[in-house]
Amino acid sequence: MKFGVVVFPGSNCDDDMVHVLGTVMGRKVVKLWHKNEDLGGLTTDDCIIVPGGFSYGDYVRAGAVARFSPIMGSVIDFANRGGYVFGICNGFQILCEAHLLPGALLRNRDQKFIAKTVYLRAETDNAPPNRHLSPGQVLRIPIAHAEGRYYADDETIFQLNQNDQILFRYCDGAGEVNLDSNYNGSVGNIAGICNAGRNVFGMMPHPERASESVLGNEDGLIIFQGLVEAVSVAE
Ligand SMILES: NC(=O)CC[C@H](N)C(=O)O
Repeated sequence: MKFGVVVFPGSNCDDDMVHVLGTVMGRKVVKLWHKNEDLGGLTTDDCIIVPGGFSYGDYVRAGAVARFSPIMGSVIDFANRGGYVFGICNGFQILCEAHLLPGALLRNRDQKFIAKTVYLRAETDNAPPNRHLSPGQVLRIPIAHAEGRYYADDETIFQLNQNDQILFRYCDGAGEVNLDSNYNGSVGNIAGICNAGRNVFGMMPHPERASESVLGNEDGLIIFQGLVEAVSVAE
């Protein structure tokens, strides 16, 4: 089992992902350059990470250009064949632009870039990143984005709720989902979702920035442990 981390011009969390999966968790990791269609020998028993950053400088809209990079055709095909794909921050934006996940990430309600550690409430345990979490469990994870306001139309939000596709919501320290904890104005405080097939995941917060004791926060590691376990079981 191995992980592939996609690298676009402007990605800036690719090395953090390689560090967490490779050095902290001892997994095999390969980088996948966006200009290649080749997935570096990954099979659908493996997992592709689309990391955070500013692919193509966020020109047009975050993720709108990266979505057309040659590698994305292969990532879409990989996901359609059931492979696990996990997009974090800019990766989540790219997966929405590629229609692997429903909805879109709009500019934050206050039109400002927000960088802070926030609280997230796990909404389900029925998805690999949430496997080691109980619904209602609260994590502290950093956010750093200007275009993180999750939006989808009412019917899509209804379906996401109905099918248990909401992975995380922004909340306060007590796990209350309210307006004060809706930092970027996302519909329903949504911070992370999965697709209907439960093999494509996206979240705006950065668990890879909270996965080592030296950082003073290992809450993110719980998310990767669930993912690693799910991928190992798929072998
Ligand atoms: N941290 C990131 O991945 C950057 C997020 C993104 N491109 C934005 O500002 O919206």
